[in-house]
Amino acid sequence: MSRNHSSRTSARNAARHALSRAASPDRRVTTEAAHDLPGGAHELGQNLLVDTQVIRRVVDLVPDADRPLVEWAAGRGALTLPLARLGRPLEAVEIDPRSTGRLGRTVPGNVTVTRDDILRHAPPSDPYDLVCNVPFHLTTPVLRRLFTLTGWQRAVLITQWEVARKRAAVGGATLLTAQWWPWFSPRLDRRVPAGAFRPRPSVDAGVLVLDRRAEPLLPAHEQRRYQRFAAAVFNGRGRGLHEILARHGLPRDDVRRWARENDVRPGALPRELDAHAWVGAYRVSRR
Ligand SMILES: C[S@@+](CC[C@H](N)C(=O)[O-])C[C@H]1O[C@@H](n2cnc3c(N)ncnc32)[C@H](O)[C@@H]1O
Repeated sequence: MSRNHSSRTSARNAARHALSRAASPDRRVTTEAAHDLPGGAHELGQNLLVDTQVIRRVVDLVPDADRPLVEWAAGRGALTLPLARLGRPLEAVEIDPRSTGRLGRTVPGNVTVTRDDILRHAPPSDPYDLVCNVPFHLTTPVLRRLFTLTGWQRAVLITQWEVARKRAAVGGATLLTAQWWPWFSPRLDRRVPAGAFRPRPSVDAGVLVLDRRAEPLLPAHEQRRYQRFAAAVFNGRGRGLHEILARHGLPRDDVRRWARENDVRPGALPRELDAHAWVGAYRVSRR
């Protein structure tokens, strides 16, 4: 980690500690925003991880890199404490003061516990890795938020099984995945049975790994235009991609060449495309 980075981090932490001294009896707990008691365990999606194999797997998926970690939705620390043993600066964010109070008393010195809403928490802009056992009711807003944040390099997420599959484009991609694919690569790591949590949720979960591409398939300034294109094609009318793209104004010969190069059959649907095929189609549209 650069000196610059560590001095910024310690400045940030110092500010947080100052806040925490005012707000909490435990010096490691920082309150970023004044929340009332936020709700019951069910409302907060408090399905806590209890399966040690899954916990170990999540920790193993954190890349071996010299950068801080952020954990969203830390709960009572099922992941926080094993992550802390990696010895990297770790900020654990949780909204429930009952959990942050408890966590603040047990974490080692490299961990800062922040009481905040993960939909508003401002993580570092410098590179870091993120872990989150996502409260199920917040899955889509958390994913949307993640894609707009610039600092994280890898996000290891636990989500509902169907969401993890869809976001990793297993059995077909969603529009959200297609729209961010040039900048992130998603991967489904494994299924996590409902019995790995207490209380037990009604559905299984999955471990989803998102990596920021070191070399994006498109430059950042093309993002909006590309995302509009992806939405128009995804929701476009036609019996398959050839027809949809032709209706979108792409020359038929170019579409045929693109389809050959990307192994796309004429009747294929937008959800069947991979990241390279999406970018290829977008490039044809820009010619
Ligand atoms: C699925 S549990 C995960 C807890 C812990 N990481 C684990 O794996 O056992 C989700 C956690 O997110 C917390 N939470 C719910 N909504 C939140 C929000 N908006 N901001 C921060 N934490 C939230 C809940 O209180 C709960 O502790």
